[in-house]
Amino acid sequence: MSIASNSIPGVSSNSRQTRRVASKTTATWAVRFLVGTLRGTRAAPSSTYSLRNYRRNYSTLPAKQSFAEDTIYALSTAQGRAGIAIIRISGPACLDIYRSLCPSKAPLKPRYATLRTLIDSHAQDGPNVLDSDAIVLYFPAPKTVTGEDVLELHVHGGPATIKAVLAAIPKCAEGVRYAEPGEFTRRAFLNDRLDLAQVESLADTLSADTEQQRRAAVRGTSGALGRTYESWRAQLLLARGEIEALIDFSEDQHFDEPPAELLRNVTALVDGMLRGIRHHEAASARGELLRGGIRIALVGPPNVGKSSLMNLVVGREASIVSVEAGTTRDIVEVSLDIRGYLCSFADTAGFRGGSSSSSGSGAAEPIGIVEEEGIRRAKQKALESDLVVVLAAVEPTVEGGFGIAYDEETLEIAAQAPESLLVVNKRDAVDETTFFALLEKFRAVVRARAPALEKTEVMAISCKEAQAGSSVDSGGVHALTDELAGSFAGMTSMPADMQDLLGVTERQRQLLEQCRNWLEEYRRVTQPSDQAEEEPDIVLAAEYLRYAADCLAKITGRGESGDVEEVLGVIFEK
Ligand SMILES: Nc1nc2c(ncn2[C@@H]2O[C@H](COP(=O)(O)OP(=O)(O)OP(=O)(O)O)[C@@H](O)[C@H]2O)c(=O)[nH]1
Repeated sequence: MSIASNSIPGVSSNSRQTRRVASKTTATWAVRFLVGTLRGTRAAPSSTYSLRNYRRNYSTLPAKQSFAEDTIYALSTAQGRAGIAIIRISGPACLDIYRSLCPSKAPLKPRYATLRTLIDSHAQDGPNVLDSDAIVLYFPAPKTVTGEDVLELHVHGGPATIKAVLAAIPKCAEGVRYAEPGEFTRRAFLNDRLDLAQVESLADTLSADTEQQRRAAVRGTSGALGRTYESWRAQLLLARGEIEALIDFSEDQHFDEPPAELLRNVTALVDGMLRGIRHHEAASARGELLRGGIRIALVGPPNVGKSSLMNLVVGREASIVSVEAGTTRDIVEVSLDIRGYLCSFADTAGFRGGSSSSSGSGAAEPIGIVEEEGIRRAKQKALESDLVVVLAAVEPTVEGGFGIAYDEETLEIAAQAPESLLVVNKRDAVDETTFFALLEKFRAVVRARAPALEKTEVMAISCKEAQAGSSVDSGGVHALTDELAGSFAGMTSMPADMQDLLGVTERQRQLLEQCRNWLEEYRRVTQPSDQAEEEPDIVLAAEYLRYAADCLAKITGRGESGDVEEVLGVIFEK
């Protein structure tokens, strides 16, 4: 993101006069501030100025919004036949609904499960028993999931019972309607029961298919991330308030230079925050691997068994296997769960440009246009992947012996990839002694051609043995899957005390990046280069702090960020 310097609309070093919000209170506070600073005993800014402005600008809670008076209800458990179904109701008419469904019964004790017979009192042909053994729970506002009165009906889970209870509810009171998708969560957000980061994590939790996706999503639901960003935001706004008060004061008093200690304190705060943001950004990349899936590209020369391996790993015939070299012309991509990690596994066209054999013979058939395009796509795919599996294989050589067929370019790509594995297939084609001798030669080739892969273990497999089940170790394919899972764990691991950071979503990461950019701008204008002989520009510095704080506000949906509705729309679409 590029941020032009001095580009804030209406704000520049020369516009201090127009930016003044001079007030006696401000000046009084600034005097106290300066005196405190000079004595080195400055207390927390508890002056009238600070508190009033803190409440106005920095409060973590937005003004309460007014909602529609509607009471909403929905089936909270899945559609279909089950032992129990839960219908959740939220809004002001909860108790009216209870009184209508259980007309002669005593009031409910809040948060206690109570056995009740549910009756449709408004049925055309007289009161109709809906369920004689329902459990009813009442949660009074505001400490409920939505922040409103909530009523839960646990009824028998037959489709007819569910249908009858759902049909009876809107007849019980005015303004009762079926909930829109995500409306309970939306109300929870608007009533401050969840922040935006928690809402996003909830969406991720509900859409998690694999164990690791679930683990990443659950990290964000605690609210710990939201609290961190709110605290950073409050600190930035407070720092900005201090700088602005000082601007007003120094203008009144005709000071030319900002006091060094104030800038030092704020800069220390900014530096600490920059370090924290970088940690969060790095963790987000790891969390994104868990949520979005790890992209694996399988590359190698034609006919080494890429499609065979892919089919073994995914457990079905996803890719065509043939003796004909160059069968796979395009990328065949399959999503699968490998030991709890969501992965997308891509079989690619065989590379041919740099194909050779560790015994010295090379492939030299001409490449057609379609194959060339397939190879181009394969390269692209490998470059975009998180993990590259380079496949080589034992092949007969033209001289009548055996060598390991590999492609040099795939080794180079793997050397640049974030993570890579080297695998030699068709170990069944030669006896063990010959195989280990070939493997040694191949290791020497790897050391020479791709020194970065020197420490990467070379795994030996036989897709043929794995398919036939003729080998106790499944042709080494299970060990390869273990190795893949080990790599995934390494790519996504976080220290125990930083596990919550895995909950940082891509949207949040982008906002953190913007926040970091503004903080770096702050550093730039407060530490101008010596050659330029510039003064620190504290007017710009204060504005940059505000912009940084705005980015944090957008993460939690608090403050005055205007795009909360837009973000909620995107989240609830899911
Ligand atoms: N002996 C032996 N043959 C194998 C093994 N794995 C695969 N093959 C055979 O090698 C040939 C090529 O296999 P594929 O899986 O199509 O190879 P590929 O790398 O996808 O080939 P392209 O699509 O041409 O890039 C087929 O005849 C397979 O049966 C193995 O472990 N041992």
